[in-house]
Amino acid sequence: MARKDSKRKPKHQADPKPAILEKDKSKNKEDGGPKKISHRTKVRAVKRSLKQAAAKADPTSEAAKKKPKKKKKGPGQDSDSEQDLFDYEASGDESLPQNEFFNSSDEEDPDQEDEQEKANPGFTDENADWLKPKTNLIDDDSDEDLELPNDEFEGDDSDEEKLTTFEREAKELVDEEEENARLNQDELNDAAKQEELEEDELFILPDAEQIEKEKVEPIDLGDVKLRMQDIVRVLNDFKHLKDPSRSRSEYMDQLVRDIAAYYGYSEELAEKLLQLFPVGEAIEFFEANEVPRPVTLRTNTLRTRRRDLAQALIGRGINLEPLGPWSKVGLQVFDAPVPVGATPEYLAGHYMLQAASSMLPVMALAPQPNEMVLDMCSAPGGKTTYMAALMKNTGCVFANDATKDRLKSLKANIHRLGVKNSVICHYDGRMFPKVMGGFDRILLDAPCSGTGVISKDPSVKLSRTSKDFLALSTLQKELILAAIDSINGNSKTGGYLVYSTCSVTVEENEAVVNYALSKRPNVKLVETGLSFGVDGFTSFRGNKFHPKMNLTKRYFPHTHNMDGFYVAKFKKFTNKIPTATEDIMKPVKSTPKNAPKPVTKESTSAQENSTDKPQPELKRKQVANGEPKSNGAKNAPSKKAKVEKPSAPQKNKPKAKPAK
Ligand SMILES: C[S@@+](CC[C@H](N)C(=O)[O-])C[C@H]1O[C@@H](n2cnc3c(N)ncnc32)[C@H](O)[C@@H]1O
Repeated sequence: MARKDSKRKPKHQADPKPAILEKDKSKNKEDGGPKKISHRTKVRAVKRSLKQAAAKADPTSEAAKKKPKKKKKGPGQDSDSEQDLFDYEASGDESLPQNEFFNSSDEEDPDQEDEQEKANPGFTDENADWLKPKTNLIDDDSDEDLELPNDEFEGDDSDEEKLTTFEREAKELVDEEEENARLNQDELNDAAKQEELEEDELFILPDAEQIEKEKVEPIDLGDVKLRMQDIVRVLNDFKHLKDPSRSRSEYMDQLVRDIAAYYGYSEELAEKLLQLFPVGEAIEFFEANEVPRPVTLRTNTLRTRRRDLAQALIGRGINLEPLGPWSKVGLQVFDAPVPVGATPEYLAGHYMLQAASSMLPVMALAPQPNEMVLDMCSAPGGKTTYMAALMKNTGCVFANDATKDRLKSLKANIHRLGVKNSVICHYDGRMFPKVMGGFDRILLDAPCSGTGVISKDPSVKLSRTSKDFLALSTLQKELILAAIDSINGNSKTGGYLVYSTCSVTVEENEAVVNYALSKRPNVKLVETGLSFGVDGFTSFRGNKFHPKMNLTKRYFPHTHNMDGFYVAKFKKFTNKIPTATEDIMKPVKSTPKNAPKPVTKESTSAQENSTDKPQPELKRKQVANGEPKSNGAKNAPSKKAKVEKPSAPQKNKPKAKPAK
């Protein structure tokens, strides 16, 4: 600031001017001769132009934001000339009449300063600062530069031309610099893209030798994960990213091997599960199977209300919330300082620890009070007790299970939760139409491979073989036909069957439902009534299923943050099996030799399943009419039904090990 003070006097100061300045000023006016533009003036002009150009190029820049200093008119300052100059500079308004620039003020004239400088070239303490040569004029963007002395704008036309030339040159310079910067940026972008492309191109599938080597040598799982990501990326944009010498199936095969290695699955199961999803989603599914699902519980409305239960559990320090808008009874537990399976409320039967997805089949079945319902595979009773609660302990729930050991936990739960409308049975479900029929609703929560609950039971990853899947699918098909045949198609309130599994494979779900539809034309698929879920497959890997298969619903850990589940709801609309099926049966009748034995006659061999030909039936017709075989009393079990008594060892034991 010292320099400023010493260099220029503020214009508003009306100090008497030194005589020399007065004199020189008059001289200038009188002379009116051409004035040379000094070097300093030129440099300043260039600098201003650069600033203007920069401001135009980038309106957000500091230069653009900078407002010209408005100088207060001092006493005795009678001209607007300098103010006009600022306005002009700031706006760049070239239409401003040039002559206004040259209106002389009676105040100090910078030219006089120049003259003074010439007259007093001595270097004193007062002028030391400003006499020092400026070394970095262009870069110096102090505000001071806006306070231009008039002499910079005085001059004749040629000066103006020169100034214009400078400005033009300066603008060109700025434009050039901007263009260079743009080009540099473009080059950088191109280089980055190229690098990316090269990286993409760099991914090479292992060859046969490498694959063999990896079978015997330990592999770095981090590398396997990266390779999975690479393969998924390539498969998602196969056209552009593939190695032209490798086929899609080679990439898929490697992905299967990597998933199996990384997540610990058999290759067979890894492949089966991978086929269910687009590759990227499949990885999400496998990842979700590594994470436990939220702890959830179902309020037992036979004993309490959800609000009261929540309050009681919160009082024990348990952090919980309602499960979701789709459930009136579910609660999700976030953390608990006490074991949730051992609270006084639990022991008093106020709730059942139950997976969220496990509530869905019961909601789909929607059993009504006073109905007669069957839970064909019921142990340990999570769904049975929910059914009883929905029925308000009225009507009758037949809780059946073929596995004797599991009946204990079923019985315990029934007692703990205060269920009073149940009958525990121990039959092979496939026998049911012979045991009793006429149910208003049946839940077939079938034994399955458990591929939806891998996070709970990781042993599934390695234990399930293709034989298991075949055997389970066969059993499920037998059970579903038995269930259909045990329903009263004339039920006033129902006539429904819900088929569910905690598996995600197609052969245990859509294939079973499709089989049932093909074998029992007296049922049809109906809406589950569930507010969410992914539609079942209407076709899968070249197999076409019933077009209504989309009414069935799938649930996935990675999509719904619940166990993998499948729910299908049927309505049996008549007990009479339509003619089409009877027609199909005709040839069988004419060749009784081929007639299969009861129970197993509905079972299908692997070959039968694969061709999906309608199965013949004989005696089935007699028991498949769905009418109760008992005296018609709705809530009474048939004579054959054993109440809470395990039956003798099963003659027709399920071929496959039950999943749970
Ligand atoms: C998925 S679990 C049922 C779970 C039960 N619904 C629940 O919510 O607690 C399948 C059950 O089917 C039983 N099971 C297996 N084969 C059977 C058969 N042929 N007939 C009846 N039950 C069978 C198993 O013992 C097992 O308890």
